[in-house]
Amino acid sequence: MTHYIYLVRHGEHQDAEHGMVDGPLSPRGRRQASLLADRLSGVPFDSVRHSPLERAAQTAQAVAERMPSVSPEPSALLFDCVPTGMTPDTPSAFEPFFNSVTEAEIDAGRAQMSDAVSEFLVRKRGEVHDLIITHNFVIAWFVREVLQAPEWRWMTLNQAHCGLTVFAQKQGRPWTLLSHNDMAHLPVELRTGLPEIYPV
Ligand SMILES: O=C(O)[C@@H](CO)OP(=O)(O)O
Repeated sequence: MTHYIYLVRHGEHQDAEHGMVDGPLSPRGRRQASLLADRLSGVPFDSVRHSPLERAAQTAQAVAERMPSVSPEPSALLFDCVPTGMTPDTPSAFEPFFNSVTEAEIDAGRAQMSDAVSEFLVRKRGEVHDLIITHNFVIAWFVREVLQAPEWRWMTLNQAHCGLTVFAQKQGRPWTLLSHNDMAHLPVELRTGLPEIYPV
C-alpha cells in the first residue's frame, strides 16, 4: 500500500509578463492544463487540493472536468510564498530577489510552509493518490523537505508550468521523490516557466 502525492505547478497565467500577481490562465496555460488532465486521467485521486489563486484554481478545474468524481478544494496553505530568506550558503545570484522580499513576508512564508508540510506530507493509510496544484516555490520547498536538503536549496529548484512531480511513501518508509518536473505530456512549445539561465 503506497501513498502518492502528485505536485503540479499551475498553468501559465495570462498577465505574468505584466507583473500581475494573479490572473486567469493564458491560452497556452489552458492547453497545458488540458494536457495535464489527459496525463492524469487514469489516476484514481482521493483528493485534489489547490492554491486559492485563480491560475491554480483553473488548472484544478481542468483536471476535475476530466474526472467527475473529484472535487477540487482550495487551501490557503498552498498560496504562493517565500519560505526562507537569504542565508550564507545561498548563491549570491539570488541576492537581488531576496532584497525585494520583506522580513514579514519571509516569516509568514516560513510559518505557512511549516503548516503545509504538517498537513500534506503526512502518511495516510492504504493506497492513496493526492493531487496538489500550487506554485513554484511551494513545490520547491516540498521537494527540499522530502530530500532533507538544507533549507536554502529550495531556491535552486524549479518546476515548469504543469510539470509533474511525484512523491511516494510506503508504510514505515520515508517519502521518496519518484519524479521531478516531468514534462512528457507537454510539447516543447508548452514547456514554459523555467529560468532562461539557472543561477548557481
Ligand atoms: O512567481 C513565481 O515565479 C512563482 C513563485 O512560486 O510563482 P508561480 O508558480 O505562481 O509562478
